[in-house]
Formats: sequence, structure tokens, C-alpha cells
Amino acid sequence: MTSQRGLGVAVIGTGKMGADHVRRLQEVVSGARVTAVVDIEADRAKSLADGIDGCTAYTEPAAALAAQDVDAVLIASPGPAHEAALIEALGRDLPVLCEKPMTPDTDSALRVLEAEQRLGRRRVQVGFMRRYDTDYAKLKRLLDSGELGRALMLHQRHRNLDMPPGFTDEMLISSSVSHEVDATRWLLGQEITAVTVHKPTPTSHAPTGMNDPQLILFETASGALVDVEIFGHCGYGYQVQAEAVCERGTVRIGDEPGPRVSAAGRWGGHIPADYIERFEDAYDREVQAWVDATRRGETTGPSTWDGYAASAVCEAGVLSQREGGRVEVGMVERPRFYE
Ligand SMILES: NC(=O)c1ccc[n+]([C@@H]2O[C@H](COP(=O)([O-])OP(=O)(O)OC[C@H]3O[C@@H](n4cnc5c(N)ncnc54)[C@H](O)[C@@H]3O)[C@@H](O)[C@H]2O)c1
Ligand SMILES: O[C@H]1[C@H](O)[C@@H](O)[C@H](O)[C@@H](O)[C@H]1O
Repeated sequence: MTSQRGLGVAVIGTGKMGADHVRRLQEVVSGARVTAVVDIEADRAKSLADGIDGCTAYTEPAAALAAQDVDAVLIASPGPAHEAALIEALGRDLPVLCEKPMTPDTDSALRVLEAEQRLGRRRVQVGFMRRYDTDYAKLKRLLDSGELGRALMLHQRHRNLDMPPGFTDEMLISSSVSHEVDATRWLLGQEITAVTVHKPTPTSHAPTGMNDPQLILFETASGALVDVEIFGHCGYGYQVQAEAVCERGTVRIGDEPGPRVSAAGRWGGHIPADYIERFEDAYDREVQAWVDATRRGETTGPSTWDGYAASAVCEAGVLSQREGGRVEVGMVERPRFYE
């Protein structure tokens, strides 16, 4: 039961994203407070909990979710740890905001879909935060308005300054391009049916053996074509851009995230360093929307079906990446529960 002090949230995983969400829940979002933090690195969780009144540190997600003061769960551990935390939360009928990817493969995603359907109500929002970004929301509204006609193509660019140690070719798709998969499905309102991955000669700035950048082509159910440039080590900042080419016009977002400054014979803008900076407002709106919906007893936003669909497309992408050629996306029929 939510107390008068707001929704008591357990944050699982207190690394880069988890710590940022803890700050957001404590300082930005209204109607919630962090009552538990969980990390297998005990010191990391403890040092966060020590700075928050009424917050307990745990090393086991199950122990935190059993606590009396936990009403909801935000999962920000690495993707492979999500399934266990999701199943535990669903078993306790707790609302969840789960960072992307919901789970790293379709088998585990299907187990989560089944657990939620067994519970009989939607309880999980998946952290595809671009849906809460102002530019993306404007693009979506414009496409939905019909003013520009049908979308024929979508060009997307996703550039990171660099990637953390251990980041693999596969993760360029399953972790990074999963955002473009969700953005494509959401913006165009249809499924992605096939994926083809191309690999140019890699940049010398990527770790040896890594194929970076890559160019990925999605085909959609209505015959639209979508290209995604994923570049993990572009070396100059964080850039996410999209352009929809429609029958009666084109629309482009992400070119100027900051103000354009003119001074002493030059003009230019600012390129964010990373996603924390570029998508700060989107994360704020995403988490606020989750807290508000949860307090109303509802679950909104990207669903476990969207999480499963993203895994299915990424799985096809990883296969194309490994073996070359075009790979069709295999998906189970959408359960009526998610219509
Ligand atoms: N939406 C976005 O734009 C965005 C951005 C970055 C990361 N993410 C996602 O957020 C999640 C975390 O990413 P990150 O960059 O913060 O990673 P990170 O490595 O910085 O942090 C992960 C933390 O989880 C802890 N951990 C590992 N296994 C655990 C377990 N079983 N239970 C509890 N804690 C565990 C680790 O000790 C670490 O502190 C990933 O799913 C990632 O894909 C999303
Ligand atoms: O986990 C991160 C995160 O999802 C970012 O939003 C994305 O830009 C990165 O490429 C990815 O590695």
C-alpha cells in the first residue's frame, strides 16, 4: 500500500543508470521515494542508502521486494539479470519499470509475458524512454496526424562517444539498436519483419576485432524501409537523429539538441556527452509517468509485448550480423491481452 510519503520504490542495480534513477526519484519526480536499493556490490548499494532517509541496502532482489515499505520496483541491473527480478516482482504483484532490454533473448521475454498474463493484469513498463522525449513525441504526433501522408522510409543515426569495456558487436544491436527497434515500431505503428546488417571497414577507434560502425536495414509489415547507423565509438559525442520520409514531406529531429550560439566570427551548438545528458528530460518524464500511473493503479507505456518484440527483432539482427544476409523476424502471435 502506497504510504502518504509516496510510492516506496526499490531500485535494483545501482550502477550508472540505477544511481541516476535513484537521484531522479528522490529529487525530481513527485509522489515517490526510494525505500530500498539493491546491488550485488554491497558497498555500492550501502553508500547510496546511507544518503537517503528511510532507505535500506540489500544484495538480494528477493529480500528487498519482500520488504513492507516496497510498493514498486525499478530494475536497472544488466539485461541478463532482468528476468529473475521481473518474475519475482510479478509473483508479488508489484508494479515494475524495467530498463531496456527487457530481457536479452526471446525465450526469457516469453517467460515474462507468460508470468504477466498468469497474473492477469499489466504490471510492467519497459524503459524505452525515447517515447517520452519531446522531439520524438512531436515526430509521432506529426506522423499520426496524417498531414505528411504515409511514412515511406525512416533514417536513424545513433552515435555514442565510446562504449564501456566489454561492449560487444552483439550488444551494439541488443542494447543500443533496441532503441531504434522500439522507436520504429512505435512511430510507424507496425511490426518489423526482416533485418539485414552491413558492416563497413571498422573505425580504428573501436577495440580490435569489433565491427563498429554498422548499418542496419529493417523492413516493416507495410513495406516501409528503415535504416539505422549504429556507431559505438564516434569519438566526438552522443548523437541520436531521425528523419521520416513521407508521401507529402519529410520531418527530421535530433539535429540541434542545444541552443545555437553565435559569437566572434563563429556559430555552433553543443553535442551532449552521453544519453544521461541528451535524454535527461525523457527519463524524467518516463519515471514521472510510471509513478503517476502506478499511483492510479494503472500500467502504461511500453509493454512486455514491446519488450518481447524488441528482443525478437534484435535476435534476427544478431543472426544477420553473424552470418550475413537478410533474416526474417520470427514472432509468436500477439496475445489479445496486449491489444
Ligand atoms: N534507457 C537508457 O538509455 C539506458 C542507458 C544506459 C543503460 N540502460 C540500461 O540500464 C541497465 C543498467 O545499465 P548501467 O549502464 O547502469 O550498468 P552498470 O554496469 O553501470 O550498472 C549495473 C549495476 O547492477 C549491478 N548488478 C549486477 N547484477 C545484479 C543483480 N543480479 N542484482 C542486482 N544488481 C546487480 C552491478 O553491480 C552494477 O552496480 C541495463 O539494462 C542497460 O541496458 C538504459
Ligand atoms: O545502454 C545504452 C543506452 O541504452 C543508451 O541509450 C544507448 O545510446 C547506448 O548505445 C546503450 O549502450
